[in-house]
Amino acid sequence: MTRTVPVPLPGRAYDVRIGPGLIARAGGEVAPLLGRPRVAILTDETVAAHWLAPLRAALGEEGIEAPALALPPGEGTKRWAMLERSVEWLLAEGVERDDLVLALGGGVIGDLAGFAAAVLRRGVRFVQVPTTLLAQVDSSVGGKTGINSSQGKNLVGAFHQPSLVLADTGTLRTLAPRDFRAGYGEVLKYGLLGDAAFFEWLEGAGPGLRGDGPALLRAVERSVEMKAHIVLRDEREAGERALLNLGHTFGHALEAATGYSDRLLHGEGVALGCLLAARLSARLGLLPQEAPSRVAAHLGAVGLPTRLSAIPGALPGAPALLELMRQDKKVRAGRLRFVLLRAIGEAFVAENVPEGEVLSLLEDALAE
Ligand SMILES: NC(=O)c1ccc[n+]([C@@H]2O[C@H](COP(=O)([O-])OP(=O)(O)OC[C@H]3O[C@@H](n4cnc5c(N)ncnc54)[C@H](O)[C@@H]3O)[C@@H](O)[C@H]2O)c1
Ligand SMILES: O=C(O)C(=O)C[C@@H](O)[C@H](O)[C@H](O)COP(=O)(O)O
Ligand SMILES: [Zn+2]
Repeated sequence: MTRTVPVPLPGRAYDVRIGPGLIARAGGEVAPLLGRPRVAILTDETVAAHWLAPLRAALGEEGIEAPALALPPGEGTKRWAMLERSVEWLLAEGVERDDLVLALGGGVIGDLAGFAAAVLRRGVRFVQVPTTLLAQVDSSVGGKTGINSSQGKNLVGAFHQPSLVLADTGTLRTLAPRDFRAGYGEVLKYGLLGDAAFFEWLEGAGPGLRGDGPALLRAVERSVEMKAHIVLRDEREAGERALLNLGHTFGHALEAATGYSDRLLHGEGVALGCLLAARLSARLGLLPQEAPSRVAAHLGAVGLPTRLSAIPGALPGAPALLELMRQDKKVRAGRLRFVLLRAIGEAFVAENVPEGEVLSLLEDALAE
């Protein structure tokens, strides 16, 4: 039942293993990477309560010692203070240059632990053990690591590829339904950006994905395959990798506007952002007019938000949201760039999108 997607980057090739029961086999998977039988685990308190003991038991079977630091759960943990805490803990644990850091958790822990590993002693290796749908389909692969700044999302970080990814799909059974749905926002992103047949398949399989092991495996594997394919050609986001940012220019601004709180989860912001990107594409005459309704129908079918009014509490106005978008890493020479759609399954990076169109799109969306 385990699938392996290779990520053969020159000099730092690694495998992404996907399937149930991988945590129970973690000792055997990790042991060949170790110089001495020791890994340092970074996780969050919620994940630790469910999965730290089984992971440690599996590592223990191979004689691997595994001290752990459990941080508070949630997006608020992706910040300077937690990076400092993690790095100081790793140093106090005596983690050496040839040791391994293991990230056990969702995208928050993966991004933070990966960044801590990137800067610790100028770079130690790390393994991703993603435990959310979002982390299994997206954040554990491709080497983007980092934290948020008070100026915006993921503004401080490093490209640092993991040495191995163990995506145990069995861990998703303890995930809260809302977190599962949010992770699905990144899954549908893959269909929209580059695989119309996958999107069409998701329209059928998406609503029942959680209870369907083979379909879940296919969704994770296809997403990882697509991501690996893009990252291999453009690791540092000089071009094509920006397509993985579909929905994120809007989504990240909404996350900033809601204070990185549980008013809006990252995957929910991405889902809303994909819908807004589809609408912007249609407004600019680049995408057939009926396509955004198809995206909205699918979001609704899987229980993801389709309107900004689904976000609890007040949102700033359209000009303030546009200002938040200016921190986007795709900005060049002060100009926003958007990932737009030509068709469902075909994204591209658009330069010179008239800001007036973006403002009026946001005004309409805020009024819905
Ligand atoms: N580096 C990348 O390429 C990349 C890609 C996509 C997203 N991200 C980042 O990922 C983050 C979002 O990740 P996320 O959605 O996984 O959020 P998360 O890490 O906050 O996890 C969501 C919640 O689920 C809980 N949880 C995790 N695994 C669990 C399990 N198996 N059982 C029960 N509870 C569990 C966590 O404690 C948390 O409360 C954002 O910061 C986003 O920017 C990074
Ligand atoms: O891997 C990538 O590249 C992505 O863009 C994946 C995104 O889902 C992810 O949220 C990423 O962290 C966004 O990167 P950012 O540089 O736009 O903050
Ligand atoms: Zn994302």
